[in-house]
Amino acid sequence: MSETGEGPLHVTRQFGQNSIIQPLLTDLYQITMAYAYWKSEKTKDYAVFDLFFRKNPFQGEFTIFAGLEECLKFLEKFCYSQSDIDYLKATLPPSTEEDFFEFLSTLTTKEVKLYALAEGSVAFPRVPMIRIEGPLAVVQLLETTLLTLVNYASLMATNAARYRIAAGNLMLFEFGLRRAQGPDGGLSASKYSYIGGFDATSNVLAGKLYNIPVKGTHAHAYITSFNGFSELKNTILQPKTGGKPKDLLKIALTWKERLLPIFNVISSEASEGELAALISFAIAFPDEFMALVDTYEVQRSGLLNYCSVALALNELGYRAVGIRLDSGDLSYLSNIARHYFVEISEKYNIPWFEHQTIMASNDLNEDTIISLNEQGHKINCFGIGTHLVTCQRQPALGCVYKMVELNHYPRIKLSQEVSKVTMPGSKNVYRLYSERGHALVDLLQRSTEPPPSVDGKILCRHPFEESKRAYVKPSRVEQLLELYWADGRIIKELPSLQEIRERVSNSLKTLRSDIKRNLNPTPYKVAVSDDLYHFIHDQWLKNAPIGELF
Ligand SMILES: Nc1ncnc2c1ncn2[C@@H]1O[C@H](COP(=O)(O)OP(=O)(O)OP(=O)(O)O)[C@@H](O)[C@H]1O
Ligand SMILES: O=P(O)(O)OC[C@H]1O[C@H](OP(=O)(O)OP(=O)(O)O)[C@H](O)[C@@H]1O
Ligand SMILES: O=C(O)c1cccnc1
Ligand SMILES: [Mg+2]
Repeated sequence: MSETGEGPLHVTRQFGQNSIIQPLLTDLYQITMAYAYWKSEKTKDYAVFDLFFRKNPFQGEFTIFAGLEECLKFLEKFCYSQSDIDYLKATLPPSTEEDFFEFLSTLTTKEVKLYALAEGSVAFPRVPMIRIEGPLAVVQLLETTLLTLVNYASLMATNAARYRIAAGNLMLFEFGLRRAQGPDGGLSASKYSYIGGFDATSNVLAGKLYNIPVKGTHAHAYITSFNGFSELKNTILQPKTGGKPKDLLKIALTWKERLLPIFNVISSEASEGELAALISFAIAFPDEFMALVDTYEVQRSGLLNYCSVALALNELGYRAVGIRLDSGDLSYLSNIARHYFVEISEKYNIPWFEHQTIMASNDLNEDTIISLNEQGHKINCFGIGTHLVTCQRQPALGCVYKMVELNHYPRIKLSQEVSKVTMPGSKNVYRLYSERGHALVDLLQRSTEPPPSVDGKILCRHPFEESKRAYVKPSRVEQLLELYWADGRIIKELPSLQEIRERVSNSLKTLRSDIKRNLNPTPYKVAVSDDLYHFIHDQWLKNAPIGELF
């Protein structure tokens, strides 16, 4: 039971959010730093942090920002319970002063302000997805939790969006729960792959919690659970439009005899157990009959048996839905399956028969889908699990959370690697669009600068390479960071999952196709204003120690 004594559902999801998302879901060092800040009387210093990543995942040139709603709900709930305090008392060194725990127990996010990109927008390296400001101790304590909420969500949404680009208009089902990084990973995978453009999930709890369409077929076990017709307890089905119930098995067997010459097989080549299983499934779901056809042999057994049952259902007024292929050469087998669907459709004048769904699954990934498209196939729907939910091609997005300002003075983190030097100061971000509606560049400016104006000639500079600069005359300027959290509450209406999903699709449409392509995509430009350029370099020089040569 939860602390509030509510039922089991509330243990798993409170306010639509996982109840494990709480202040102690963090790294110990956040709490030890908070103690040290407290001892140094720095807890109320005014801090600004940027949450951003340095490199797009999957060797791509775009990322989808996701996880914002969960971050805001975390801020809403942020509060150390008595049991949290008791645990910390027992965990921190005995020298930790009692008053610190008193301080912790009073902490809230009331004085915090959180600015963010809209959830579902495309995002690029170094551009803050979130800018958060407020009392140092609190804002520091939020670091790890915010990162864990944004990193996987954004990675997953990006992965799904890439599969969506590869699959074009074909249906995409997420089948990954069994392979996900644990139950919470599985739920997040279902949620964020839907945002990224998947059509449905097999994950029933995700369907219930997030209102995502749930879909599925059956496993090989269902087929192998039948040996023969003698195991069928019921073969009778009522025709869809009423009338006398008929023996579906008998009708299917008649059709099977007629189909043998079309499939060029002899009756004994097709598995009787498989046909029995298909009859049984069709009786359970006559209007949604979808069958796995690769358990024994696709052409000689699975397809023949499936078509026999689908034609028998047709006689009773039902339209079968289609097949799933889960092994073998998916391009070749889908072409064969469609060939038979078309031939039967024409021979028996059943127009819908040729359009039945052909679903493919089995270790699919973005590259397999691209390759299948190149080869030519007749698949309408992909069921994807392992590679999607584990983000096998790149298992983590490297979002970081860096202090950029303290008490209105800039802070910079230097690094041997130029790309790791942070951009100091509180910044605003603008996306500049071309006349044709394409995003041209994301421009970072100091928060104190006025926004760039449409039709103005704006100097956009590479943050670190002096000679790289260009003038841009935007047709539209979009301010990317908006205030979502202030005065202890969410101050903007949050979009539904469906709206976030639409934003992903619309936001991707603003990117030129060369930025989105799978192989060697063109990098999108992220620039800084002239003012910010000089500010960064001044700060860099001020903070880089001058060495001495001996
Ligand atoms: N036409 C195709 N082009 C490229 N990849 C394909 C094609 N058809 C299938 N694949 C992929 O090839 C791999 C085949 O997997 P694997 O070698 O394990 O064979 P299988 O078909 O699963 O065999 P089994 O019958 O033993 O289950 C899968 O990852 C699948 O997605
Ligand atoms: O391949 P994925 O992308 O992870 O998609 C989900 C897989 O899960 C199911 O079977 P499972 O893999 O459990 O068993 P199977 O390989 O023996 O079919 C399904 O048949 C797919 O093959
Ligand atoms: O419904 C399916 O076909 C399914 C569900 C989960 C995993 N593999 C397949
Ligand atoms: Mg498998």
